[in-house]
Amino acid sequence: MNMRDLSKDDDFLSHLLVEKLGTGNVPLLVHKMDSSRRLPKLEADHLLKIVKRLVATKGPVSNVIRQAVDDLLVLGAIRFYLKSYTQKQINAFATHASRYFELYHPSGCIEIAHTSRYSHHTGKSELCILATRNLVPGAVITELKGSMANLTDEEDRELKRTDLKNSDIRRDFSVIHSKQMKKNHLFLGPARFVNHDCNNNCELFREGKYITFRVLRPIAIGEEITAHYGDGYFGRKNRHCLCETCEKRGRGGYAPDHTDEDPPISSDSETDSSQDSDSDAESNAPEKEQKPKNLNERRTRRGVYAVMAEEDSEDSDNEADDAVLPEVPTDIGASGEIELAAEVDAASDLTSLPPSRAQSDSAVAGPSSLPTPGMVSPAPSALTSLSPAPTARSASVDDTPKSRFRSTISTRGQTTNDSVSTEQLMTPPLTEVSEPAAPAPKRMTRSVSAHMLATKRADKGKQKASQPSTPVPASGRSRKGKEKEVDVKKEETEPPRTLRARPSVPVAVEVSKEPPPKREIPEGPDGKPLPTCSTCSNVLPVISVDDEVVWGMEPSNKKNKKKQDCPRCMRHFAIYGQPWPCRISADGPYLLPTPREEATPVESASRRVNKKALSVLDRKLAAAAAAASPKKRQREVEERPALKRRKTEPVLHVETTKSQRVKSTKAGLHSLSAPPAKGIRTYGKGARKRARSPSPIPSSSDVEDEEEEPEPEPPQEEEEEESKVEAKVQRKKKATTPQPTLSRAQRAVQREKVRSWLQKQEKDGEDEEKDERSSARKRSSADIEDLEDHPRRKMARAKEQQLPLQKVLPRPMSGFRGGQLFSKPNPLNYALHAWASPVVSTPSSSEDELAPVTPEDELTVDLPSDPCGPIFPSASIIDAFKPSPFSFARRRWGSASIPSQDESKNRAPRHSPDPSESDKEPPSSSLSPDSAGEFLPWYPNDDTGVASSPISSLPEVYQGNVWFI
Ligand SMILES: C[S@@+](CC[C@H](N)C(=O)[O-])C[C@H]1O[C@@H](n2cnc3c(N)ncnc32)[C@H](O)[C@@H]1O
Repeated sequence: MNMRDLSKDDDFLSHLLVEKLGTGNVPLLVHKMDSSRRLPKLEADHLLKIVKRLVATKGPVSNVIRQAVDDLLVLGAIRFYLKSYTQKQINAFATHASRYFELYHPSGCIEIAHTSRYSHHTGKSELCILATRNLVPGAVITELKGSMANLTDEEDRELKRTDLKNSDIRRDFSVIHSKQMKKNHLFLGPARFVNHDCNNNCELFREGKYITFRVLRPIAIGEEITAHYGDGYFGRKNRHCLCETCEKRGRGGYAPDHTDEDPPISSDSETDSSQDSDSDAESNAPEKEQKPKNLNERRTRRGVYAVMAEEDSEDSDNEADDAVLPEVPTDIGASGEIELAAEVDAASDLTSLPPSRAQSDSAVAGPSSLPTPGMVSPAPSALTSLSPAPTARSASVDDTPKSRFRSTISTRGQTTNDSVSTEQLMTPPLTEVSEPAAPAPKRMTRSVSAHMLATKRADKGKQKASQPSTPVPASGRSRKGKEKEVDVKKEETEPPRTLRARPSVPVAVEVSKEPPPKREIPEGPDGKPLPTCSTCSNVLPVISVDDEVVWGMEPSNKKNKKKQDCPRCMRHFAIYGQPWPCRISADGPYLLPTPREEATPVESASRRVNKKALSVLDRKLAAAAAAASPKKRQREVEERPALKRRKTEPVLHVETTKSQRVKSTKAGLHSLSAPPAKGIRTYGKGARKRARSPSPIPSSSDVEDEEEEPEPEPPQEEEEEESKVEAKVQRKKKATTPQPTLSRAQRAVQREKVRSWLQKQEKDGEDEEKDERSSARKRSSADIEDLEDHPRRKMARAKEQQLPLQKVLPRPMSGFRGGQLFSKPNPLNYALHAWASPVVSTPSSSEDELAPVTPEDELTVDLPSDPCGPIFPSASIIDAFKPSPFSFARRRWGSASIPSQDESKNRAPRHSPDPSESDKEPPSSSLSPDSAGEFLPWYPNDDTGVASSPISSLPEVYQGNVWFI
């Protein structure tokens, strides 16, 4: 994959799958590679639905993620984006999208959140990765992945330049250096949100084809995941580093003599060139000159993010060139190049083991074993014995003073609900001794970052309030202290552990039901309590963009003391429907929304809607219509139990085919059980006979009954009918009891009866189907009349009359309404809804309506000629211009195929919201067919991520169906 594509894709995907998800009006701003790039206009609701579906779907993670990617790919904006892409590029895009989706899977253990740690330096909140479970050393955070792209020398130089005001490329990125290739690679995706800490708790790690992260020491829920970028990333000896460790130690950006501006960046860069092997004078010179502050630019990067081991770089070369899988297989040293040699050698012991084996007996398995509250974090000794020297440097040697440290910076990860994490770390079920959670220390009352930001604003005359601009932690945190406690506990109580294999995904966390111990309310500098999040109890953060506070500084309204959640908890709840950090419901594995309501077009297309199903729907409609008569309703109330039975049982009839019935007959009459029910008018003659019967085949006695009963039954004898039905139910019950063995002659007689019964049934069924079709049609038109007074429908009708003159698109829907179609099974209703307020494609449409040109705009659709296909097989592109409800419904259920390229070319794009884009990317190349003119599925071709997509499960984007516009 090339750098341009990766940065473009990452800007696009991070906008959709990070910024737009569940944040409401609180921005979760991702720093873009190119902030001037146009971002897709897409309703956040669509994305949230996809993610919620991902959360709710059971099954192998890879399938769930693939489904989510497929769902994403059918969205119009995405298709527009991909229209000029080759298949290879689409694959890379889909793979990159899967990285982001993985973050949201309920089995995951991390999330993206805000951090204000660097706000005073960069003027805005940044992002970080937080643990949502307790993590143990050796665990591999498999869902924290990145995609890599080769950097050409020129691109590399460009990336280092800081004088490019409106350049395509900015300096915020992660770069991994390959020692062997002497080249840097751009590293984007969720992994790039991992911040640096001089005492990092994770390291970059190679697992198979991935670069991901391995936990170096116990990480508590809410704690930030950090890596080590190298010793010269933030200036010489990381003098500008703003990590928590530096804060604790009074180093880096927190050194007493530290100045933000001095020494000049160039001097750092010179010395730092040892870190960034490809640093050169070209990159340093412009840095010197850099004066105008560009907030889209990081002012902290000096080197590369990590250095790739030599032995792996060859692989990386190959794969980095491979657009399908941009990841570079490598063991990455967690620190800079200088330390790398030792680090890689030493690490080899560790990395040669699969992650699950990297655990000693005393260490619980990787992410899988994380985090159940019952687990005790392994002792550092275990970690030390596994970790190589340099890793151990960062992992286990905490040379900070033993006293509890309280961060003055309110990185959210550092402001975890300590009580929860402590509790979970400290209360293994297997232990005998259960120490109470350490009381939370009183928090800091003022944040340095808040102070600095506030000062900045004051300078600009914008300072609004004395409230700290950055929230302070709800409780202090001492990782060291915590570790110590855990270790002691482990020594005392930990039972012998058995080694277990590490499943690919972490197990679910049981959330402690005990309420966390009461904590002290943090106070501001003025001694007043600070506002805290009602879910996680952390101090509400202050989120700033471009030196402006955009959230968290609302004047505290004493009267209106309603509970307030922090943005993280709000976002979490929006996605999972659970309070942070739970991702799954306490009642069951996942929250399952009504599948029908949540169904996407992909799913609906795969659902079989055939003649039979529609006739069932028609029958249900008939039933509903009949039930609407007052007399019926009265009866319904009186005879509720009977109706209840009727409601469920007839379905069996639908499922049974003639051949099945015959088979059953052959299987032996002794298995014949209940008679076909009669007398249920609402289901029609044939249906009535079968409705009560779990088996369509009547028992011998039923057949006799059948003959005795007059056929058809007069409608006025309804009451009689009902009592007959009751009697039949009784008989059915009897029939299910074993029948006495019959003689051969008796069986022959019965067979004959059954045969004639079947024939009769068939005939009845056909008649009935005809009748019902015509009556359903009548009903449907009656329905329309009934709805006439509905304003929306009125409008729809009015518009429909003009339709031949204009091209009309279906009304954008916030989700698939197939569920309604199923539960209120009237295709007309559905179609009416969809066409209710059609978007007329005139130039006066709003920007959102000016939908991007989606591939199907250039499509003509082949008409399937298979007469045995779906009931509405002949979907035609003309439907799009003649939007009759039936056409739409037909189109909805039909399948469309890919147009020939010639046809595509002949069609002019409908809209072009971005003229430059359309200039550059002619629509004719949309969807990048392969040489054979077919469309290939995207193949992430990785083993832990998303499996290859079979051609049958192609997302609709490849098939040209149009459900979201
Ligand atoms: C790879 S990105 C990490 C994610 C980043 N926070 C974001 O929001 O995109 C690296 C950038 O994060 C910030 N950063 C991470 N760790 C830092 C540290 N220890 N000190 C100062 N800035 C840091 C710097 O702005 C740096 O350029």
